[in-house]
Amino acid sequence: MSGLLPVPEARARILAGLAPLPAERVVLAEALGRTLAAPLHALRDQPPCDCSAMDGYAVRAADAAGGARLRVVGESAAGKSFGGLIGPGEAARIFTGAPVPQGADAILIQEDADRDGDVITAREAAQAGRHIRRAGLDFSKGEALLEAGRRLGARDLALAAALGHPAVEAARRPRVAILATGDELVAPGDPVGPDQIVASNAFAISAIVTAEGGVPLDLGIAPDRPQAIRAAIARAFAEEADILVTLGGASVGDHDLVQPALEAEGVTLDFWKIAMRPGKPMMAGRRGATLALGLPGNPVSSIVCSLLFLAPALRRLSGRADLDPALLPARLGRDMPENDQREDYMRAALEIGLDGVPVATAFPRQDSSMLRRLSDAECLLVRPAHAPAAKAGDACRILALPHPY
Ligand SMILES: Nc1nc2c(c(=O)[nH]1)N[C@H]1C(S)=C(S)[C@@H](COP(=O)(O)OP(=O)(O)OC[C@H]3O[C@@H](n4cnc5c(N)ncnc54)[C@H](O)[C@@H]3O)O[C@H]1N2
Ligand code: MOO
Repeated sequence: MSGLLPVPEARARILAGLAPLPAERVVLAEALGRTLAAPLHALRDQPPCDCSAMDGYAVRAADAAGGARLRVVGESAAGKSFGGLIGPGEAARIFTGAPVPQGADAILIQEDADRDGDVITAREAAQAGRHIRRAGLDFSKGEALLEAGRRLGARDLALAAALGHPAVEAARRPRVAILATGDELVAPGDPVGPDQIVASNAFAISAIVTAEGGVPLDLGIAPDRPQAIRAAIARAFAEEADILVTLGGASVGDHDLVQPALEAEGVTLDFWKIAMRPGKPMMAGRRGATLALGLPGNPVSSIVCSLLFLAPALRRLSGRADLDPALLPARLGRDMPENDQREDYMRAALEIGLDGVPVATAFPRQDSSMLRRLSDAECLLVRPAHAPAAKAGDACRILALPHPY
C-alpha cells in the first residue's frame, strides 16, 4: 500500500500550520492547566529577610555557649518583627518565619533553653547561622522561575503567588468543534435500533480536549447526508473553532462523505492516510486559521489519533513547550512478529519487571472497534513501521496512559 504518511511527518505537518493563540490575563484561581505565554519573574525576594526556621530565641552565637544566661529583651513574630538590636548577653523571643533581629546570628531552639522570667539559660550551645533562613533562600527578585510554555500545575500556582503575581498571561484556550457522523449512531440513552450503535467517540475526544486545556464544542451527530454534514461543518466555522474534529466517514466506502463535505466547505486537505495502526484513514487540512482533523470512526482509531495528533495540536495552540507524546522505554512481555509499514499502537498491559523496567504485553486482539480492551489497557505499545520480529524481553517503547486518559 503506498501513499501512507509516516506518523512523525503527519504530526510535523499538522503542527507547522499552527501557532500559539493570543495571550490573555488569567487570575491565579483560574490558571490551573493554563500555559504561560511569558516567563514569570520573582517580584520580590523570598524570604524577604533573614528569618527563623524554628520557635526559640534569637541570640548571638558567641554569647550562647552551653550554660550561658541571656536576658530576653523583646519578641519577633512572623509579620511583627522586633525593631531593636540584640546586644551582648541579650536574646529575643522568636517564632518560626519571624525576622531575625539585628545583632543576632543564631537561633537557640525553645527545647534547648530554660526560661525564668526575662532570663534564659542555654542547655546547648547555639551555632552561628543555625536555623536561620537567609534572605532570598528560595528566590530573589528578578529571577525567572517559571518559563514560557510551561503548563501550570497546582505547585506552580503556589509558586506564582509567592513570586507576587495575582494573574498570569496565558494563550487563549483553543476551541474544538467535534462532529460525529453516521446514520447508525444514536446518543447514549436514546432508543437503539437493531442496526444502530451508540455514539461513543465524542465523549473521549471531548475529554482529551479538556485535559489538554481546550474547550470542546459538541456539534452532535450528523446523518450520512452531504448537506447535513456540510451544515454541521459550516457551524464549526461560524463558531470560530480553532480545530474541527470530524469522527467517521473518513474511509473509502460509499457512505464516507466527510472528505467531500470538508472540501465543499472550503477546507484544503493536506493529507489523508497515515502509516499507523489503528488510525490509517485520518485526514488533515485547513480553512483559514482552523485546523480540520478527519478522524476514522472506529472508536480506538479516533482516540489513538487524538492522543497522537489532536493533543499536540492543542498544545501548540496553547503555547506548550512539550508537544509530542512522551514515549517511555520498556521491554516486551511476549514475542512480537515483524511489523509492516504501519506504525502500531497496541493496547497492552503493563507490569514492572524485576529490574524496575516496565514490561508491556500487547493484548492478543487489537481490533480497532474494541473499546473494552482500550479501557483495560495500561499503555500503548509502539511497534515502529517495518520493525523486525522481536523476543520477549527486547527493548520497546510505550505511550503511557495516565489519568485522565
Ligand atoms: N475498503 C476499505 N475499507 C476500510 C479501510 C480501507 O482502507 N479500505 N480502512 C478501514 C479502517 S483502517 C478504518 S479505521 C475504518 C475507518 O472508517 P471511517 O472513518 O469511514 O469510519 P466509519 O465507517 O464511519 O465507522 C467505522 C466504525 O466506527 C463506528 N463509529 C463511527 N463513528 C462512531 C462514533 N462517533 N462512536 C462510536 N462508533 C463510531 C461505525 O459505526 C463503524 O462501525 O474504515 C475501514 N474500512
Ligand atoms: O486504522 Mo483502522 O483504525 O486500522 O481500524
